[in-house]
Order: sequence, then structure tokens, then C-alpha cells
Amino acid sequence: MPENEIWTEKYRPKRLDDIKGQDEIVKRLKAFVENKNMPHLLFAGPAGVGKTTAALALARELYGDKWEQNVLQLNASDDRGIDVIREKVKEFARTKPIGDFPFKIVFLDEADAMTRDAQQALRRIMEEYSSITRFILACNYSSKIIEPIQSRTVIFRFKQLDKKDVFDLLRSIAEKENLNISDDALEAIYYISEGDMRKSINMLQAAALYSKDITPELIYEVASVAKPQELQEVLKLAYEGKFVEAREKLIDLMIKYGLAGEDIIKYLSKEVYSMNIPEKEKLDIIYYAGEVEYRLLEGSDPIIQLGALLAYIGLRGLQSRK
Ligand SMILES: Nc1ncnc2c1ncn2[C@@H]1O[C@H](COP(=O)(O)OP(=O)(O)OP(=O)(O)O)[C@@H](O)[C@H]1O
Repeated sequence: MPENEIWTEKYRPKRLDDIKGQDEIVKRLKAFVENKNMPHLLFAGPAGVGKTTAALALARELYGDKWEQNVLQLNASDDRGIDVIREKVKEFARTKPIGDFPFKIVFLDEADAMTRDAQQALRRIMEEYSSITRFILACNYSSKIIEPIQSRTVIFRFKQLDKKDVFDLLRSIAEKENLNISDDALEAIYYISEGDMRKSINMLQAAALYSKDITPELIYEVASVAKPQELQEVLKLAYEGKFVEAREKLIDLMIKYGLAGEDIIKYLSKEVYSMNIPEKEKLDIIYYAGEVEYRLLEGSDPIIQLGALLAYIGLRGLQSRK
């Protein structure tokens, strides 16, 4: 293995059985392999949870060493306008499978990013060549796929991966790469990646460039994310009415980690849940944070908007002490 290989590729499961946390889906895909037949499929779900991995593993198990000749994979980074769909996909879809197989597979990643016109062209090709070609479309939101495609595919909904699945995989990678990873560091990775396995593995690889000992500090540093305690500190200061200190600390964090207002608001909101204050206060603050986020996305000044949020938290604190 080359030294600088990307770990998400190096450790991408080759077989369906090695895919973590998607047991129901794996079971159904294995039945397709056994029957040597399958309908068109639509894989929907969040980023980095195994959609592409499942499509490729399915192809490997169906075709064995002929899998690459029988699969056309077009990523979102490839041009996938109508012309490409018409030419490239059609060209591939209309020719016979290589070897003794009844159909070929076309895999399209991030199909929900394709224009409606391109999806319409795709739909016609799906219909025309369905006797010798099956399509697997992956997307984050199935609602963004045009209805005629949805109704022609069987939808598989991929779940966000839970802690255990992410921890198991990261531990086994750490062992193979001779790293020491603490449980706190695993927690930190999960906190930031929110069950996105690609993000988790990338973070581990980035941290390993600096040290064999993977600690939460190192993870927060490479991920360029403020530690939960640092954000808690800001919230606490604000709630106690120490507005100026809270604001300064927040600006320091933004500079230290190079965070944009939208990032900060996301992480701050997450931390509000663990504040030691009444439930009603938390809900009010989270509601207000939602409004601030909206204003930020509309282009408002982040320092003023985040200041407004801190002031609001301060007011809530003041009222609760009355
Ligand atoms: N369920 C899983 N089990 C084991 N490894 C996984 C799983 N999901 C993701 N991975 C790892 O994360 C990497 C990215 O996964 P994959 O490409 O399958 O994500 P995806 O769901 O297709 O996401 P996207 O929508 O962003 O393309 C893989 O190379 C693999 O190493």
C-alpha cells in the first residue's frame, strides 16, 4: 500500500458483510446477489454512511473479477448534464454485459444534484434499456428525485451511523496504523462528524500526521473546531451577564479556529442542550439561535448577530435570577 493513500479508500469495505450499521439493507442486497437479479435502486441518506460503498460491494459480489467492466460509475464531479447522460450513459446502457450476466449497472452518485432535465433524460434511458441495465442512484434527499424515477426504483434508506459502528471501525483502523486512540478522542470525532464515516476517517488520518497518540485536543485542532468546553464557557459567561467577556472569548475562538459565523452558531446551539439551566430557557435560546442563523445566511454581520445572541442569553439569565 502506498504511504500516502487516502484511508477512506484504503479501508472502504469490499464486501457487503463488512459494511457497518446498515444490516437490513445488506440483507436485502445479498438476496439480489443470490438471485442474480435486482430492480433499479435508489439509495437515500446522509453523507458518508455507505451508499457508494454498498453499490460497489454489490457489484463486486455480483460480477466477481468482471465487476469493473460491467459498472459505469459517474460521480457528481463528472459532467452529468443532459448531453452526457444521453451519450455516455446511453452508450454504456445499450451494450450487452461482459461475461455471462443478465445486466450491467450504472451507478450515479448525488443524483439529487442533477437538473430536472437531466433526470428526465435519465428516466427515458432507464425505461428503454431496463432489460440489460440496472440503475443505482444515490442521493441525500429522495424528494429531490423526480417522481417518475422514484416510482421506478426501490428505495433503500441508509441510516446515520451510531457511535458503536464508528468507534469499532476507527479502533480497527487505529490498530492497523499503529495508533493509540483514547475513548475521549473517539467521542470527539463522533461529536464533530455526527456519524459521517468519511469525515470520521479523514479526521483520524489528519490527526495521525501529527502524532501516534490521538487525543481529543489533537482532534479539535485538526478539525478546526472549538472544544465543547470552550463553547460552554462562552455560554456560561453570557448567561451570568458577563457580556463583554463572553463576546471577547467568542471572537477569540473564531480567530483561533478560523470559524465562520455559521459554524459557530451551529456548535453553540449544540452546546445549549448541555447547559445547566431550565428546559424552557434552553428552548428559547435555541429558537433565537435559529433566527440568528437565518440572518447570517441572509448575509448579516456575524459579530453583530452573535453579539445579539449573547445579549439574548444574558437577558434570559438576568430574568431567571430575578
Ligand atoms: N457503513 C459503513 N461501514 C464501513 N465503512 C463505511 C461505511 N460508510 C462509510 N464508510 C467509509 O466512509 C467512506 C465513504 O463512504 P461512502 O462513499 O460509501 O459514503 P456515501 O454514503 O456514498 O456518501 P456520499 O453521499 O457523501 O457519497 C468509505 O470509503 C468507507 O471507508
